[in-house]
Amino acid sequence: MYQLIEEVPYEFRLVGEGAANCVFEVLGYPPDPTHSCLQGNLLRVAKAGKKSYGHDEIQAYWESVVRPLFRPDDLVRQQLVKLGGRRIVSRLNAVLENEESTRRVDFRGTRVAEAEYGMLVEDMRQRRPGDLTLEFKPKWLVQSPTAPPTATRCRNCAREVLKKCQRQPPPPSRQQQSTGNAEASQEEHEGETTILCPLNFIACATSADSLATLLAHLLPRCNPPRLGPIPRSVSAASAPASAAAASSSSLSLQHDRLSRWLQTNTLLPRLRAAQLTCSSSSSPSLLFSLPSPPASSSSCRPFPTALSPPSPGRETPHLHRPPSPPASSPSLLAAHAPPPGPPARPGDAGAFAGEAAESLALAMTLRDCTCFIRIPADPSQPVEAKLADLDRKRGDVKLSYWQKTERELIEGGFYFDQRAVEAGVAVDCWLGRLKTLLERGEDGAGGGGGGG
Ligand SMILES: O=P(O)(O)O[C@@H]1[C@@H](OP(=O)(O)O)[C@H](OP(=O)(O)O)[C@H](O)[C@H](OP(=O)(O)O)[C@H]1OP(=O)(O)O
Ligand SMILES: Nc1ncnc2c1ncn2[C@@H]1O[C@H](COP(=O)(O)OP(=O)(O)OP(=O)(O)O)[C@@H](O)[C@H]1O
Repeated sequence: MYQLIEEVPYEFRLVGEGAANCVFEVLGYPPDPTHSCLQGNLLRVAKAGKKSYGHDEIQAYWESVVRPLFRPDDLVRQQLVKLGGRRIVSRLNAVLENEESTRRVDFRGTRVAEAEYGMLVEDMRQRRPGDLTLEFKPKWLVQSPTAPPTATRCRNCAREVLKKCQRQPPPPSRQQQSTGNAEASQEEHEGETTILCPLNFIACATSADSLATLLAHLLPRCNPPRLGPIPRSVSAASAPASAAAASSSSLSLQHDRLSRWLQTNTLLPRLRAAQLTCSSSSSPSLLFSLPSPPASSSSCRPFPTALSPPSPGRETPHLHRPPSPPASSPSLLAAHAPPPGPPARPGDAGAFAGEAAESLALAMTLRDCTCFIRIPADPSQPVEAKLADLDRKRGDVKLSYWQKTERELIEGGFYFDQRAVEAGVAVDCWLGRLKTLLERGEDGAGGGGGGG
């Protein structure tokens, strides 16, 4: 295992950061084989004061639980690195201090933890000038198994509207390179209020409308930036739109390749399948078997009953009593199966342990990863698309946050249209349309229902 050495004059540059980690480029090391593993990799280190697992545990989990769910080329390569002492961490923190003014406002002041290990992660930025790169969080590619059966919004669209309700005043702008999830970043970069429904990543396999929606959201966020107008349709995406003929046609070809990738990739359907597996296990039962926090913890007013949709789903499902799934949805039926053992109780020493807890923790991991796409300027080179940030989550720490969020979504009516209308947010959720595509077996994602 490589160890960073205090005496080496590394030059660290901040590449990006999230809530839990900072990512640095490492330069300035001697060009000898001792340091060869730094080439093509970035240094990812944990932030101080977080209740996350250490990188050694995260790596062990990734190797034993996450990696078997995917093909080797689906995942950003990662390996442990020894940080080699306080001085290295101090140098990293000096970089953060220097960058303070460019950091996301809510990240300012956070520092790298004094930890034994960090990680070397495969660098997914441009390899060469002209490479098209993109990152987004796919988030929930299936409906929440505990959403009301008659929901008209997917988990992510519901959550985004809730977040907008909670943001008073509007959130600070993000650091340019730390893009977060597609819908939040798109809004913050462009001042728009449209939410990108992640179900588009599945629907676009067969729906030209869905593909056009995705491209309109993703292309403005590519590096280098797109040339010409946002394509309105799939065919328009392949037409060069700029006078800068050479670079424009190259970029146009890259846009075509991105479209093709979005339509044909197996990576996101595989992620969705893994999410479905977790959803259909007993994790939802665990999510709802523990008592609710007090109602006052909700930051949004309750959804008025008069606006609730007619049908069995009208009654707001109680968190201790999961709603009945629709008869047409076998995987949702499975999702609501009783837990294998006695329900956990708060305060139980083993309240967050066992199969259901593991399944819920994996569900959390699979819903908070990042997808990187790199489309080389050289058309003979392959498109690379990989998932990163598949970190083990502290399910015990996060359970109450997840419960609270789901409760707010359900009890606040966020799984239905009206809340978005009230919040003035444009939501083009694909929940209903994807269900139709899945029922027709046109999605290419293996059907199986439960995906909304
Ligand atoms: O709850 P969510 O859906 O907002 O997701 C959180 C993320 O927000 P975002 O993707 O921007 O919406 C959030 O990302 P940001 O802070 O927005 O960069 C974290 O990834 C957080 O996980 P953790 O606390 O670092 O373990 C994420 O929390 P978990 O959902 O994984 O608990
Ligand atoms: N392998 C990579 N290649 C290129 N850039 C990367 C890579 N890994 C991370 N980054 C950049 O660093 C940022 C933060 O990284 P990362 O997602 O690991 O942080 P995090 O704290 O785990 O995120 P989150 O808040 O989602 O938990 C990313 O958004 C991205 O811009």
